[in-house]
Amino acid sequence: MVKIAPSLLSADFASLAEELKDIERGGADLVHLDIMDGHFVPNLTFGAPIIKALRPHTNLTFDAHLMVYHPENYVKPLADAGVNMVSFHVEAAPHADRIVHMIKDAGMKAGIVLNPATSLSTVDYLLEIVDYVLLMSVNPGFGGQKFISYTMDKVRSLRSMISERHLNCQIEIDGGVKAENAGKLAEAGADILVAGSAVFGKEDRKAAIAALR
Ligand SMILES: O=C(CO)[C@H](O)[C@H](O)COP(=O)(O)O
Ligand SMILES: [Fe+2]
Repeated sequence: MVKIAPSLLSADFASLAEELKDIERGGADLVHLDIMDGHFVPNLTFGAPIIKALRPHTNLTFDAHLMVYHPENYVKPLADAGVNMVSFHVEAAPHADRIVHMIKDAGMKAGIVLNPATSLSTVDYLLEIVDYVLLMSVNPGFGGQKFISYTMDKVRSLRSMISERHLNCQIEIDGGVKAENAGKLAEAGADILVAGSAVFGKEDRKAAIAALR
């Protein structure tokens, strides 16, 4: 069963608790939280204090996507804020193995993220230890961008790598996911579909989530 993870990046930042309740009622499986530091990506969003304040307002799984340098500094604050899954960019982390273990030791699921043009070979060894790989299908930093078409093949290739080695690693895809490409992405092997503008950009979030599903 493919999971739908609306990204809070496209929500109304003045009403985040209400927006969370709306997607929970609408049938979302997780909520995707884009944490940007204004350095790794040219944009700035929110961090652990805001996430902690939102935690009592929903039972949804909190899926944090770190677009930051020094992701290791964010692990404990995010665990304390009630985050369930944390992923960080391989491009931002020379000591990725250590950070994966830090995340797991803090009681969360650990994921590694690849920019669209980053080769799958960079996570070859990490596949043995991560719970999921997040493939970016847009260049990170902003919502509402167009899906980069070659990442469809990347999902397929990663699915083969995982199956051949009988690993238990999920694939999450993020950026430009719409009802029009969701089916193809699931067929290619994605387990979790992140969708920001395709959910929060619509008046009726329940219908938007149903269309993706
Ligand atoms: O990580 C992200 C951007 O860096 C977001 O999760 C992603 O862009 C979601 O937005 P949309 O579905 O509108 O493309
Ligand atoms: Fe994201």
